[in-house]
Amino acid sequence: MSLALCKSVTEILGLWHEYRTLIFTAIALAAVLYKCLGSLRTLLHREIQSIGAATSAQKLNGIVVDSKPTLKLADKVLEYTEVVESKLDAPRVKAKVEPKRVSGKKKGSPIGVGKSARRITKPQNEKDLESDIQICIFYASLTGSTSSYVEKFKNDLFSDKEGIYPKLSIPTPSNSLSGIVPSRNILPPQLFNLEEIELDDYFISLPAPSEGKNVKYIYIVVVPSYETDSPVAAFLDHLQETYHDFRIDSAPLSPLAGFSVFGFGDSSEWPESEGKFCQDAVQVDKWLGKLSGGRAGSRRLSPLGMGDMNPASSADRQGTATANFREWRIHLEDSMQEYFETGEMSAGADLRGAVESGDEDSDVDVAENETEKDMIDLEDLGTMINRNPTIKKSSVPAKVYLPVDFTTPAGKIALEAGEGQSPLRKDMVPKDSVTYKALTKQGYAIVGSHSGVKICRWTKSALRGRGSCYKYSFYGIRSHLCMETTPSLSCSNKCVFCWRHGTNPVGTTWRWKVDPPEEIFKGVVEGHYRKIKMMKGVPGVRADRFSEAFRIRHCALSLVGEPIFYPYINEFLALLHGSQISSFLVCNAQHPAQLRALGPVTQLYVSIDASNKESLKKIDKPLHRDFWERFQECLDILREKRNKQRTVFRLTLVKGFNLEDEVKGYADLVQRALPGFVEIKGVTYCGTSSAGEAGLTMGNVPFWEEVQTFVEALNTELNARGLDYGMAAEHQHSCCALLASRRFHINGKWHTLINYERFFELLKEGREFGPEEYVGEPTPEWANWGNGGFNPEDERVYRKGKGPKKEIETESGGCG
Ligand SMILES: Cc1cc2nc3c(=O)[nH]c(=O)nc-3n(C[C@H](O)[C@H](O)[C@H](O)COP(=O)(O)O)c2cc1C
Ligand code: SF4
Repeated sequence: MSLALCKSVTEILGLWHEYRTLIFTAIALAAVLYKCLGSLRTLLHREIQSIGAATSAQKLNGIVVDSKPTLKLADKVLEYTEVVESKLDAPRVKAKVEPKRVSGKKKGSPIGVGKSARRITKPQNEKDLESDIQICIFYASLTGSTSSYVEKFKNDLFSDKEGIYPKLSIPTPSNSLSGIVPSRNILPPQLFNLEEIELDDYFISLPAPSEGKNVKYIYIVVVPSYETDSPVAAFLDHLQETYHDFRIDSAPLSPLAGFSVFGFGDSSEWPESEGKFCQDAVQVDKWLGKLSGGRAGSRRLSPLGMGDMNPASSADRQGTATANFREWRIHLEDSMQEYFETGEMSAGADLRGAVESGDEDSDVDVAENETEKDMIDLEDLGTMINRNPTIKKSSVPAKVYLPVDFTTPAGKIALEAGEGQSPLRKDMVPKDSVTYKALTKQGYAIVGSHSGVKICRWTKSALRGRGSCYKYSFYGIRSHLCMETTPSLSCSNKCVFCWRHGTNPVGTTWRWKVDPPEEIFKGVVEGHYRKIKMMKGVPGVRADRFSEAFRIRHCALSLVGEPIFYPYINEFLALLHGSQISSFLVCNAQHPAQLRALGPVTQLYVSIDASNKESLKKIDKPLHRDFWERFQECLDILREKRNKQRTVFRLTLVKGFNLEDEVKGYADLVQRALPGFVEIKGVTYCGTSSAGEAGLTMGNVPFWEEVQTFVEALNTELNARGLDYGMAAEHQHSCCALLASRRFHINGKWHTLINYERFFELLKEGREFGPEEYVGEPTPEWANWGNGGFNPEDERVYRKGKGPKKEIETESGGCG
């Protein structure tokens, strides 16, 4: 038995040894065959998918869009045409696990898949483009108007005719279908009634997408305002509590791709001047800003929009609101498009959160913010130093003057190289120079080799509905429509109170390359708009003013430097006027030849920094040895021009330098030039080293009462001499007053405003004309002497916790 067993084992072993190679080969073959079958199956699957996709794909504006995918990628489908009142059913990161009230037809929709998801080809080398995008629209409505807007909005967003999806214009690389370029989905927008969702699920942290999906959210919140209790109040409480809850991350909404808020309200009964118009939307915008990053960089995609249901503002009640809504929507879609294309928020991201609310109420807080600091005007810096004695002078950059060339003769330098433009001429502000760095750090955009543009703090203030500069009160210039620029960054003075901090080049003659006026014009306009665009994420910026700001109406040629120094200033002015942009040109009374040759400007200023030679030398530190003669010649030229254009003296009062005992001296100068207007403002202390050297301290800044006394004294002196001037207007806010010739006192009222349209018409007529021909409406009563000069329509900002009595004073004067 055992022998037989041994025999059969030996036989089996023999068989194994004989066939083992065959067996191994068969096993290996089977394995290879199995693998091949698997690959073939995958291949076939892909082929079917691509056929399906190709048949359903539509090309809209260069974007490949899956309109009706034949192969569903998910078993759950979201109907985007209905108002979705469902919650996202995926597990959340931090949300309380509580049942939610759900109404409506819920079909379930894991984020990241949906039958209507649109596919957008992904631009290469961009970050943050791996994720899909989900737009969530939150709203509340008591009487139904908000809900009707948002429902239409949601459907429009996705529609081919009006929506943002078809508008996307990302270049479609030819290889997008081959799978080489990955794609992302823009998911159908979802609409949520704030009353019907669990707020924790969306506003303590973001909904978690379904497994394996990466989703970026855009939150759009549209709410009415109710002075009484309303669902929005509960929502606001929630946002506020979340922010203050120490257990929750202080910026739980920072993973948002972005947010934007629109409010409906009625300004007839809840006026803006009382801070009531759209008050709830303002608060929602503020808290979302904080929760999404605050100072570190909130995710605001576009400025807060406000729709006015005021029946008086339009024939039909909703006319204005609809226009407001459309305007806001355009900016929002613009920003979303930018985000979709680049995966990033626009250049404005740097500024986002610069002045997060709460902080927004205090300019001092603004100054504390590093990001905003670079954007603050030098004028502001003066004010901040003025207001805050703890800011040391040493924080101000040291002066960096370029060498002065006294030998090169002045003259009109040809633009074409070889035609007088010496190849040896250098850039006035070379890109690698200290001057360039200093100016760009201060917020200037340097255009070409010698021009600059920046937006002033008043433009920013007006964008936020907080008042324009004194030029609005005196001349009707709305600050958010105003561009501040200069075609010459160089100047021939080194004034002690100059807020340029000595960073601009100085010289007595033009010795640099000359850029053509067309290039400068194009460059400064583009630079201005770029800077306006950067304001879109700043809290409080109003959508309507933001839109308007993209049509410059006024140009203040009064930034750093001396504009009439530029050899082609007249050509540059013609370009401004040709684009219906008014010109306010300020010169320093040191270039009589250029002043004489100057063509028409809307308003021509001469800076009068002192009333006598000694004072002028001490204050302006002019480079010209014959500065006093030049100054006086300029006054004579101004007198000649007074019947051809509006001429203005700009007096800057410096206590201890040019204020006391100089009334008679100033009256002499007025008598000599007979300007149409005399603007008088208190100096702003800017703390430069040159100011320090001249012994200028904050004690030299006059109080408003001192400015008032001076204005009255000068007015009395002028009238005593038989000169027909009067006290026309004031802007206490910037410590500025206006004396005007009685040529502008018509029918018992001051008419200091300008009819800009008429000015352009007169220019077109091509004949000589006088300033009386483009006089505007009467000066508003609130701006008249003694009435303060604050536009009642603007929001008044008070220092935090100090109440209405301690109004924040901003820098005096603004430009010029
Ligand atoms: C009792 C009441 C209080 C209101 N309070 C404000 C308010 O404080 N600020 C504002 O701008 N509008 C206010 N409004 C106007 C509403 O916000 C406006 O009519 C809005 O369009 C209503 O939106 P809804 O129809 O979606 O509820 C108020 C309206 C009512 C009836
Ligand atoms: S301060 Fe000057 S630049 Fe600024 S808005 Fe007023 S006029 Fe324009």
